[in-house]
Amino acid sequence: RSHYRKIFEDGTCIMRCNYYPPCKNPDVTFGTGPHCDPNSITILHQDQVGGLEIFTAGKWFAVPPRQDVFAINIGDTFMAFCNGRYRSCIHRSLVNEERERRSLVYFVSPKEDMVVRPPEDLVLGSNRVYPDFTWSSLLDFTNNHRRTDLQNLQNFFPWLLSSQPKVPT
Ligand SMILES: O=C(O)CCC(=O)C(=O)O
Ligand SMILES: [Fe+2]
Repeated sequence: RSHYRKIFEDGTCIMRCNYYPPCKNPDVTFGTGPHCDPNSITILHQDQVGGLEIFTAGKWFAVPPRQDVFAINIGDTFMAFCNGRYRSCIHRSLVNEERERRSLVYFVSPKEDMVVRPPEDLVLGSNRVYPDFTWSSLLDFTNNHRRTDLQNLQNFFPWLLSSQPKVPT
């Protein structure tokens, strides 16, 4: 626990307010398309309209809106911090034909230059699932090179390796 507490000291958290106007074609339109959050942990509150869905066991499930509930979501960076033990969750949000919808999302992230690496006692006896990377490089990837989707990490590592300056031998 102290390891994880240290990781988020001086972190670079951001809050996003999402606004989804009513949409006449909710069957063919997403508010937010299916994606995994690239950051570490997401704390989300949605209004009473509802629309957040998560994908698990091969199906989409609605997260019922409740005023007194925050949805806590694991993102890709936390999945790497815990060597894949907890998985980031694919989610999306639907739009509503009649009503506008709002959600408030707090993205918890470490400092940008933090090297994302699981604590050694979590890796003991097993292999590292992901190589080291910095949060800023994953942020650069998802902001500037490829829109965040279901396969963030799978697409990120080949990009990271190919974009690293080659060390002359
Ligand atoms: O509006 C929602 O319920 C989901 C928003 C979301 O997934 C995001 O902002 O990353
Ligand atoms: Fe999200």
